[in-house]
Amino acid sequence: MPGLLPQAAEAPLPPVLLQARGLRFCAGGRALIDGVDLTLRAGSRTVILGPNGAGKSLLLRLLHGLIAPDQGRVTWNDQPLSGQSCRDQAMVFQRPVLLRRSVLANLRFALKARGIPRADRAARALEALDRARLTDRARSPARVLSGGEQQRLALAVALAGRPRMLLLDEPTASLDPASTDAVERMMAEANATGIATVMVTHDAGQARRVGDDLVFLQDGRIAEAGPVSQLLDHPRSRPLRAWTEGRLWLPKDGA
Ligand SMILES: Nc1ncnc2c1ncn2[C@@H]1O[C@H](COP(=O)(O)OP(=O)(O)OP(=O)(O)O)[C@@H](O)[C@H]1O
Repeated sequence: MPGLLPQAAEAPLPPVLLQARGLRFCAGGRALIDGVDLTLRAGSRTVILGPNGAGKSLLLRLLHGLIAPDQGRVTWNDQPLSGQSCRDQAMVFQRPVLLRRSVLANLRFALKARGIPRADRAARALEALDRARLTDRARSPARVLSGGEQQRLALAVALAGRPRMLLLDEPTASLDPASTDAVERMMAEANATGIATVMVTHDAGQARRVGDDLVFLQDGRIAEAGPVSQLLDHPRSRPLRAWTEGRLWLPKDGA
């Protein structure tokens, strides 16, 4: 009977890793990011959606400390972003950023750059190769890999430093379904070890697969934010509604 059963104790929320408050970034006399507040917790899975030019990439770069806001602040574990917090985060771009060296050398370089002791690097590199299903390509030059393999390597490089948060800017935008699936599996494996993921995507199906929380950005502002299924099933703003229905939304149609 309702009310008579003992209430299950609510699980405590995971700790807050990253917080953005009142972020504003201007260029060319325009606010490209404006009034953005975000709270990202350990192990969370967030997707950022929005039209072209909404400011999704800028927002990721602000969260990662690659650019500084004109107003507002980003904190990591309640502290301002620093070299250490940036090492605790890793970023993956739409076009994989790799060295013109072998697959293994890319991983070894990343591990060295993260300050991993030499004695641990070989085992960590092999582990990363296995994670990316690239063990048999270890000696191949990274540039001869297919687009999907390169993105798996970029993800393995990002994960090799054991970050606590992974920021991904449309990593599967130019990949086919099989390669997209491989990247999403790597993300799921990372999430399973407690790594938080924040991914920019234009794909509603992908948003449901890889996200629990959704941030819909429009003109540099958060138009809607909440659980992915709730926002996609009951979108409030016209652009998000058009997008979930597979219709084209044009800025002249209004919010
Ligand atoms: N460093 C910069 N200086 C000036 N303007 C910039 C800078 N970086 C981005 N912009 C502008 O800010 C706006 C947002 O760019 P951003 O790349 O973040 O959009 P986006 O939502 O990621 O778009 P897309 O979906 O097309 O990748 C664009 O109008 C872009 O031209």
